[in-house]
Amino acid sequence: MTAAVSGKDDPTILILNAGSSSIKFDLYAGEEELVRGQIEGLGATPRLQAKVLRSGLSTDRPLSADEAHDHQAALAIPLKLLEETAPGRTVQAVGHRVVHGGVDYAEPVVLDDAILAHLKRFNPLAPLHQPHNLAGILAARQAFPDALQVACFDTAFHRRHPWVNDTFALPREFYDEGVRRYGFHGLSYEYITETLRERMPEAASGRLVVAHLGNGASMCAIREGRSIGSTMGFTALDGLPMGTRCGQLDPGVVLYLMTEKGLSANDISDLLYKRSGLRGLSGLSHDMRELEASDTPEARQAIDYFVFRIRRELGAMAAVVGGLDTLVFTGGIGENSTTVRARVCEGLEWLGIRFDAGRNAAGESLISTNNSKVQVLVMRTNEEAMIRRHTARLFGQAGARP
Ligand SMILES: Nc1ncnc2c1ncn2[C@@H]1O[C@H](COP(=O)(O)OP(=O)(O)O)[C@@H](O)[C@H]1O
Ligand SMILES: CC(=O)OP(=O)(O)O
Ligand SMILES: [Mg+2]
Repeated sequence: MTAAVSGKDDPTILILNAGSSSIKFDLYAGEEELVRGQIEGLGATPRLQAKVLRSGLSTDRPLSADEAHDHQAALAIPLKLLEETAPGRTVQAVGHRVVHGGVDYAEPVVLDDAILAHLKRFNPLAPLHQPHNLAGILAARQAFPDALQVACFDTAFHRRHPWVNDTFALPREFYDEGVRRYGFHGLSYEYITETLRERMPEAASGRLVVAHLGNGASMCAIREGRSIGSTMGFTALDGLPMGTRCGQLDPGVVLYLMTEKGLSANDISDLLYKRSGLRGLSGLSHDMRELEASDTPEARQAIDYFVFRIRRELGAMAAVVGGLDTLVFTGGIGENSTTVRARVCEGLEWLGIRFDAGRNAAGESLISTNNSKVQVLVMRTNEEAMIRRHTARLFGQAGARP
């Protein structure tokens, strides 16, 4: 791609967000979004959706197994699509979501070889994400060798949370070597917090719990815009059950699997990351849409467990933040499933929640009653917009590139 159109103030920025079941991508000129797209259903039935915003042209089609048999193959699709839809545009910076930043990264960074090598060490701690995030960086470097490459971390938003939420009760040397409760989905929580600060400042400064319910799912207790508690831990396995991940588990189960069942570390990793959660409980699917459409008792029980754990963690997060003023639902399930939202919120008057079933069913953004003590909101998260803001800032600091 050649012929730069934009300068330092409105750089052309590509965003890549590789999630566990999706790759989301976005092309921006300054704050203007030019192309937005995603490949969802990776590992099951992949589908490409993309839109060129100025012309309104859009694509929505299933992808063949050949085109998107894994994240690596699928990465070529947005890069090719951008060549076709935005010819002549020089990508000046690429912002990447990187799920694990360990102890060292509390802020986004401009990538170099040493940082990349460091980040690779976290692959075993986020096997469904980190290798794909790093593959995206390598692919983008090859496609846009002159562009600034920026990593934005899911863990960064939580790095200043209190020590009690940062530690496990293990001998101290483990904490010192980085065995800590990191927390994830930080870009989503940061976006929600910033959006509230702009639109509803009282909610942003009050006692806030955000439930990010997607293929990966977690909850975060936020006070004064700062994470003070999270359901996820050392890895993105802990806390709520997810599409294919188990969520909170007694570590005794892992010992049992090793000693009594003879499972290897790889077998256990495969079981806990890929065959558990909604998929494992339902025996049907990791996808909430399919479970809601099914009438098997197993599908129903999978949803029962998902809802039960969210309600349990809501109580815990409200205790961490010292009560509750605002609850936000976000992520693919939080934004779209009226059933899950209703089942989480019903019967929570003791917590100050008066749920408005009509508003919820109508897809409104406020789903509590006007006299509810706790405001319950549905908000669309936008990790890509957050990555763009960070990347544009670092690009500005680094100076405009050709
Ligand atoms: N209309 C809907 N009703 C219920 N669940 C939905 C709906 N749309 C999307 N979802 C669920 O959202 C989840 C994917 O969330 P998303 O945040 O996009 O995933 P990722 O974590 O890969 O970024 C899937 O379980 C999907 O079934
Ligand atoms: C951290 C995590 O679980 O991310 P995702 O929801 O995108 O899978
Ligand atoms: Mg996600």
